[in-house]
Amino acid sequence: MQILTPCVYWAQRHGEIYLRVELSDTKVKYSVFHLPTQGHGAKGDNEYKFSLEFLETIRPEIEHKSTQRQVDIKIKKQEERWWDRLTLQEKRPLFLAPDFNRWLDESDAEMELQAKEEEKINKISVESRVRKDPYLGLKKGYLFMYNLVQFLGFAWVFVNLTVRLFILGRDSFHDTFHTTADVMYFCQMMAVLEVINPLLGLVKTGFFPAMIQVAGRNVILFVIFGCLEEMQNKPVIFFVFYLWSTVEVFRYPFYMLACIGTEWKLLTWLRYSLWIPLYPLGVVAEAVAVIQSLPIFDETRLFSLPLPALLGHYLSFSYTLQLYLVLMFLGLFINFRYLYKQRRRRYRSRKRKVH
Ligand SMILES: CCCCCCCCCCCCC[C@@H](O)CC(=O)SCCNC(=O)CCNC(=O)[C@H](O)C(C)(C)COP(=O)(O)OP(=O)(O)OC[C@H]1O[C@@H](n2cnc3c(N)ncnc32)[C@H](O)[C@@H]1OP(=O)(O)O
Repeated sequence: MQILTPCVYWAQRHGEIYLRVELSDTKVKYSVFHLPTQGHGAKGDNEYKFSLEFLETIRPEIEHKSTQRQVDIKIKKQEERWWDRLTLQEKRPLFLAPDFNRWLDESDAEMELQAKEEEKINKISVESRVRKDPYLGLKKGYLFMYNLVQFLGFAWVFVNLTVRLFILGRDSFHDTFHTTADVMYFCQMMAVLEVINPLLGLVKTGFFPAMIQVAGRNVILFVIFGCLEEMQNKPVIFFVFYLWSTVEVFRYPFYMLACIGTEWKLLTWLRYSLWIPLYPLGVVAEAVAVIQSLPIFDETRLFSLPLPALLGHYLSFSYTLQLYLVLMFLGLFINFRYLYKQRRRRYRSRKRKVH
């Protein structure tokens, strides 16, 4: 029997070397650097032998797997680092070639390593969360029901306003409050839970943005619309309720799906995009409502503070509302920035998962 040299293909990762020897029916014997084998190669049954002197030291344990067509060998590097080449000698031996099925350059291998690390960390954190929290099912159940109830409430308002707009046209604007206020009161009272949920650690929502959102809407609903009968037939209520409900009919189903670990791409996109035009429009509509209510508060003296005669008898609530107008635009800025960051975070992390 002749002694021949088989074709050897190689690739590396930071911690390992992979060799693929093109031989079938192989009996492989190892010494650290020499791999004499007997098998069936391109030139038939022969003894095959090759020897490699690696660039750096390797660990003694070598794994190998023979299939009908080849021998796969996995060798661990002593130190986890990238090698410039496989062998100590600079010139590549003729029988050695890159294994393009496994080949990665250094930066690709680093990315593969990072992805593996991230996957490991995610798995550990999901496992530990599931193991640590015995009430997870209860919490998810509560959140699912909360989101379902809110969705049904806002969907009812949205559908009601849309249908009435189609049937009655502009005339429907004046009746918005009388037809939908009860449901809106209910939903916005329930929405206080959105401030409490992050405090209890049930959701990852920022407490402050949720507080701005809920308090801001409730001032408009309960103080401006609820307390002033003169406001209740104004068309502005239609625009405010329509903008609020349009966003919520997408936001709550998005949360419902999140509770059961599901995602619909279009719904996610709508949840993280609709606010871009609707939030400023909502704030403008709310500001119009506040401005329209100022003379009514002056006239009715509702919520005005009594003052000594020297200072002019009373301080109208409209001054508080003028200050509130400034706060509204500050609130818009804070929440707009917050929602923009949430959007970026969502799409950045999804992009990373895709690659
Ligand atoms: C008397 C004092 C008054 C002080 C106030 C003064 C200023 C007032 C100014 C107010 C201006 C308000 C104007 C506003 O009313 C106008 C309008 O609303 S117009 C319509 C457009 N509006 C919107 O689009 C806003 C909609 N609202 C929101 O998006 C939220 O309320 C907000 C808090 C702003 C942001 O939401 P969130 O923090 O929840 O962001 P995410 O959706 O990314 O959620 C974060 C993670 O938590 C999970 N989560 C959150 N809630 C739930 C839930 N209910 N159930 C299940 N899971 C939930 C969510 O899935 C995210 O998890 P993950 O990161 O794993 O995806």
